Amino acid sequence: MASSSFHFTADIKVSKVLMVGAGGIGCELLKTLALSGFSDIHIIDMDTIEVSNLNRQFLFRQSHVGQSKAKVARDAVLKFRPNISITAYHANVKDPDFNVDFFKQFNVVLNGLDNLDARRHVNRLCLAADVPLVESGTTGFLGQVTVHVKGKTECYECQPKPAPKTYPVCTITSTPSKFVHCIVWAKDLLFAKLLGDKNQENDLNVRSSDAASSSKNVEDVFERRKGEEIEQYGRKIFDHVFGYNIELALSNEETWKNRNRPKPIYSKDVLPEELALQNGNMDNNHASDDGLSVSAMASLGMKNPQDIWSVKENSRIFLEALKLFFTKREKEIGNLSFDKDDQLAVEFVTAAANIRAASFGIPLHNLFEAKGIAGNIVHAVATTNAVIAGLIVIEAIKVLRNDIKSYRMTYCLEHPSRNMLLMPVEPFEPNKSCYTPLSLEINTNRSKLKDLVEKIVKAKLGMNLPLIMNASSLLYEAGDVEDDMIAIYEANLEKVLAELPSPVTGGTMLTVEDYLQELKCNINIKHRMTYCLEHPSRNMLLMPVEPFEPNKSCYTPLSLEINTNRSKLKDLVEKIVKAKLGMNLPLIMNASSLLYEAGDVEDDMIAIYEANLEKVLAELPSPVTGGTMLTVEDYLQELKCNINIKHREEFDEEKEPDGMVLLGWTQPVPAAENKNKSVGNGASTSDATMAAAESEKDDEMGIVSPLKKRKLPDDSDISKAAADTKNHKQLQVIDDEDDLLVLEGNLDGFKKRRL
Ligand SMILES: Nc1ncnc2c1ncn2[C@@H]1O[C@H](COP(=O)(O)OP(=O)(O)OP(=O)(O)O)[C@@H](O)[C@H]1O
Ligand SMILES: [Zn+2]
Repeated sequence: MASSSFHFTADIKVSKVLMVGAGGIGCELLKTLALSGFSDIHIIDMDTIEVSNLNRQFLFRQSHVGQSKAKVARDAVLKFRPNISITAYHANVKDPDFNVDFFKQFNVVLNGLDNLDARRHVNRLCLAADVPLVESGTTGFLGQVTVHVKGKTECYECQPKPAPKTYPVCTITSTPSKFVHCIVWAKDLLFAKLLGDKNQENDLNVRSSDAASSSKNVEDVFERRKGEEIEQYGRKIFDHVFGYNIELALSNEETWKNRNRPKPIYSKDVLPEELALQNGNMDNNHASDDGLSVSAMASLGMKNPQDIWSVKENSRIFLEALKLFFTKREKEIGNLSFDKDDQLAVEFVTAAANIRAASFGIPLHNLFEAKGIAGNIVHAVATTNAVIAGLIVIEAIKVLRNDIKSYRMTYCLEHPSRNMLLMPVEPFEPNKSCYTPLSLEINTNRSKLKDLVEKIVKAKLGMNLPLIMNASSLLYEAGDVEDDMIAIYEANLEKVLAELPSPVTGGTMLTVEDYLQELKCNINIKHRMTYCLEHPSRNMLLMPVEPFEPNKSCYTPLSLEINTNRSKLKDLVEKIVKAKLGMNLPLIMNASSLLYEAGDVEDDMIAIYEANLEKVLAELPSPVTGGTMLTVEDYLQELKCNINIKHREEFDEEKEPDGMVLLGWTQPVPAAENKNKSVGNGASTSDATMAAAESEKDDEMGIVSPLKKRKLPDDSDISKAAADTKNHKQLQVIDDEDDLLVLEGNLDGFKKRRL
């Protein structure tokens, strides 16, 4: 990132910015960036231009309708700034191509998005890539711009966000639980289907299951037949959506296991025929021919918008409103979209929402309330977008200058507060308990999805039924999965990460979830091939290493099958740690708690460790059970490894006399090389590094560290270590410091083969 010593305009000229979203805010932002001197701008937007965008997304013209927003915006700005570079991506920012590495190339990311999901995604990528984010949003006259710099200010997700105003489709179409769900259904599905664009497909189109056999049912219920009485048509719609569709939904028992079953409502039950005929005396409707003043309430003599109507009254309004649309406003049918200022539309939607609410046992609402809920669409204001875009650029410049003290969250208000319409607020500190993505170092060319699922997602993250996504593409899902997907997921499990349909490579951000346990996290994949050194080796601080072939005699992660309810710590120490791993003075830890330490131990600990040795594993102070990862070390020998405990009930006394089986371990092979490698030979750093690199070669998952070899000490460290350890029991066999040095060197070769 540019440092604060850069000249102001130089910061802008040399920086590379990513803009996500080229809609209302995005168009303004791109123009302002270009005019402020930014000259390397990348834009991602997944949408094409719609007619409704033209009033405020001023880079677009009528002739562009249907074309990529990102590309048209780029071309429009290049017309007046031909010498800058603008790169456009007509794509979803959630595409795997836009991974952590992609984000890392930018000095700052600027969001002009319109949904929470994409904003969160960008926030996480920015955190993972450590790139500052300037986030924004507008609704009508309101707007805000916020700055998110990892470790310095709160991220976009540090504060919980209010529930979004969109609802899962299935809640709206099948399982409403709140009145607002019924309103959304009435407005966005029913009203739109009946009076808006006829051709839209939506879930209201469910036909009877015998549709295939009965030609009568094949016809669109929503189509008014030639000569069909409007009253009859209305009742047909009524019965279909409030009766038949509910009946159909009820037939899926699974849905209602833990929910109240809705009850179907048919028009004849609420509105007996004769009553219906009295319905809608059009002469009572004193409305003029001005469409917007036609009213079903007026026509039925209902005046108070704050009265809650009964189901019967709602049904009358429903049929009457429909009738009025078809008689008084016929020309508009097919082109209507819900408008909260359209009285008849509000009446229709209120009535339909109430009937649905009654069916689902949700309290009914009056027209006044329903209008408030239904009208919660705030029209975009071009000026607000322009103001916000300007503020984004101001914050972006501060970010590029690293001017942390000046960062501001700015809120654009509708009414002045303390005489200000733009209210600046100092950013908050990051929230420590907020989302930070996990990082996984893994060899993506060698490890399979299966390894990741078993060793990390299940064993480490504790997910039982994980779902794994690479950006928007699903790689794996456990549990209730459709038949045709099972085969795909099984095949994926066997694939190497980099060869998955949506490849997982360095820079990929995976999303891992377990719905049942409500666990969710992101994992930032780092392909492990390059080692970062403390001192240059071959003039390099970053040492790239080709992935190694597996080496049987070296550093394989260990697993121990053992009956944790029967075997004692003593058994593990004697039969595995000492006998197999060759540790003389082992130290055993379960996560951060020390279970045992041999050697020079404080008196009061001796008793505790002795007691632990006699305890069954599962009954230790920090219980060792299936899934536990033990860390075992022998400080003197510089041996360290992790043992993955797998609980097993039975062992074959003949074949498995230890009553436990150590996996991933092979009998030591005699040293053939490296035995002359001595410390302090001038090449110690690179040797140590290569040894470390080699030691990690089978440790393909960096989260698990099966064997970590300590860095070999340099000369001065060795004499210090020698002094420190001179009194140690094990070293009493070596009574001379020179021997110790040689032994250290030889130990190196020895140890490398031991595990
Ligand atoms: N995941 C995403 N990837 C890329 N672009 C996105 C993503 N989500 C939203 N966008 C883009 O963000 C922009 C938001 O712009 P805006 O809020 O003006 O919405 P709009 O769809 O253009 O207008 P409106 O919704 O008001 O009709 C849109 O152009 C949209 O395509
Ligand atoms: Zn955060």
